[in-house]
Amino acid sequence: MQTELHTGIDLALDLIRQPDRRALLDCAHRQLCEAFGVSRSWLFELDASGRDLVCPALTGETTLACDDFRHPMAHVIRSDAARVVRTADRVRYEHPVLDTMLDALAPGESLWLSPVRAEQGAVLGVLALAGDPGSWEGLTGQPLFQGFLRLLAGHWRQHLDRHDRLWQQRLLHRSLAHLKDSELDRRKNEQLAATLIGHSRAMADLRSQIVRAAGTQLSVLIQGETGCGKDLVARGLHDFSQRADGPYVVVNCAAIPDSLLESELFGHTKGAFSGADRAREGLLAQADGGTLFLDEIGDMPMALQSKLLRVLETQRFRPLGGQTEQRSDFRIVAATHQPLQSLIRENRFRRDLYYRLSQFPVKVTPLRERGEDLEALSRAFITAYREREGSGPLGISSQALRFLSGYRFPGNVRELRNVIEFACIQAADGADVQAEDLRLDMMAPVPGEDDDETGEGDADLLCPGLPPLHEIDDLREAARAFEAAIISARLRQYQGNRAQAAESLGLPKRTLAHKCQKFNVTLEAD
Ligand SMILES: Nc1ncnc2c1ncn2[C@@H]1O[C@H](COP(=O)(O)OP(=O)(O)OP(=O)(O)O)[C@@H](O)[C@H]1O
Repeated sequence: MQTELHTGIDLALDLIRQPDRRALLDCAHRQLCEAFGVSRSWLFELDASGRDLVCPALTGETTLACDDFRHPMAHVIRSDAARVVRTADRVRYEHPVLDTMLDALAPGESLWLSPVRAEQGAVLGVLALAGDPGSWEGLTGQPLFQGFLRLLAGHWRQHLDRHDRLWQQRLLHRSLAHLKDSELDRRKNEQLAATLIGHSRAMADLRSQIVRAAGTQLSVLIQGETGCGKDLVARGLHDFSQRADGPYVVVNCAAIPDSLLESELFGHTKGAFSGADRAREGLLAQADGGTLFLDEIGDMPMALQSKLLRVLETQRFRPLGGQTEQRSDFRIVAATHQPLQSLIRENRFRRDLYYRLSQFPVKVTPLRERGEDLEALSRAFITAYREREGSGPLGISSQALRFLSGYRFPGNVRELRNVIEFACIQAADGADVQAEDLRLDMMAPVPGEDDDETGEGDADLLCPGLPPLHEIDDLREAARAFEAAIISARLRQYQGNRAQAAESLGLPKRTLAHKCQKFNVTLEAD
């Protein structure tokens, strides 16, 4: 009895001296082997969710689900009772963690599994012992063992509570950091809204995506129709990234002849080919530390696509005629208005390159699908005009805006900017741009340019710039727009020949000239 008391006090002192949970559990393992004669022990701890058990020694980073009855620990938790598992029981269960435990048993040994409870009744986990005690009840029924278990559970609970407080503090820190990040992102979004204008949901989403993508090193593929703002998106990705102070190198793959594109990108040594009278650094090298923007990537020749893929994977390249490889650390952003998926099907674009480029895909919505942006964009272009020219209109009338909203803008924002800039020239200084200032013939789609194959836009093709019929609230204005659209289309049909256009419309030439002046329709013969 004396010895037992002595041993008990030693064990207790040893346990309560441990500074943290890990040390406490290690100490418990030690004592179980040394004082109670078990050959091995494991402690499975219930995680904060209460749904999983973790035993770093056995599961590493992974967890054991409490409702996965392929392992006996789940049965112990559910039944809240101890159980013995022998090697022969392996067939009843089917779990790699149990297999590992059973494999560790010496011949004749078995496992004793028991829930561990704190005094308040909360289950903390499962204790697993391996050994050959003859009878597990004999060992685990001892008062010393039970006292040890109670002390272990009590201290385990205390360390968990302390850990919980730390955990809560850490969570608080994390949420504060998150709040700070969100505030930073909000400010970046605001800054971006000054160049990438538009109040629509689509534009707000686009700006958030840019800010998010800019914070990563992922390759970004920007897809969208011509003139919808892909260049601006690429610039934003660079400006808001950590590489903002590095170079921003733009390559328009469609603008450079195939034969020159490779040497433009890779550079060349002196004498690498006829005409290479001096060495030239390529754009890949120039982009080191910054962003390489490959515009119109769909136009890149197949052979060069393979070489580009290799560069992206190794960040290494060899200039034409060069013997040694160079390294360049750039972030790639690519853009295209072409449907790359179709190009892949037609074997004109490499699938592997597509996947490599589109680690972060970004789609820019065409202007016709975000009519809410027309006003902000128009006003921004008018302001820019005024600032540049020193005079011009101050705003735009609601009729003119309605006028614009009836048009499909196949050339997207670029087309809108041209229309507004021209209207600024027509409008009176200090006044608002009026519907009649919008030169309709500039807005008529060139055949083949409008990629709408649904026929939905037919009304607009007949009369560009005219608002939908149910929205017309000024008949005189609408009639003028209609007349102007017909005259404009007819003039285009006759390449600006007013005599032919007038004749085809049953008008005297002078009347047509008068209407052209009134409606600002000015398409002349070449
Ligand atoms: N959201 C926007 N806010 C302000 N300006 C815009 C916006 N979108 C586009 N623009 C302007 O429209 C014009 C065309 O934009 P941009 O060159 O970025 O289009 P793109 O999609 O790259 O065209 P392309 O396919 O022809 O290369 C530019 O003058 C650009 O500044």
